[in-house]
Amino acid sequence: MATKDESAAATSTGRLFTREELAKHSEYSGNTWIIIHNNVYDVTPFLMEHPGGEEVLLEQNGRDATEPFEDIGHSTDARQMMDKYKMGELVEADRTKDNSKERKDWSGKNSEDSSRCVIIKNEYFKYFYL
Ligand code: HEM
Repeated sequence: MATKDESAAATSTGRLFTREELAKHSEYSGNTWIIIHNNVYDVTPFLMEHPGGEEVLLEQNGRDATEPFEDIGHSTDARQMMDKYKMGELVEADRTKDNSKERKDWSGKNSEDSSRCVIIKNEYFKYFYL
């Protein structure tokens, strides 16, 4: 049966969610759903395993965690692990312009850009641990 509810639509990469739906879900559910780069993850089974601790993930429940996730400078291994917890994506209207590809390019093809990334990362860690 056809539905007008876009959030109920299924895609090849999972279900579609609205930001509002995630925010509401975090109020009543025992699960931890977060948004990273317009993708929606259920990190509930990962809370205890997360090397950064469960608290940081719980704080982001129902929210867009793209910025804190990128600020930490997660490794390629961490990014591969994420696929396991992906439930779907945000509906088109709720998506932000995603620059993950630029941020993820650590290939060193452009050495000037690569060094700038390292400097930014180091500065972040300085602030983060102060
Ligand atoms: C599905 C999502 C996530 C996965 C799979 C993941 C995975 C990981 C992994 C594997 C590490 C070890 C270091 C590395 O390999 O980069 C790590 C560290 C960390 N993560 Fe995450 N993470 C996720 C989301 C987040 C989010 C949303 C935040 C912040 C709000 C966060 C904060 C941290 C912190 C603070 C550390 C410790 C960094 C350090 O001590 O150097 N993570 N994470």
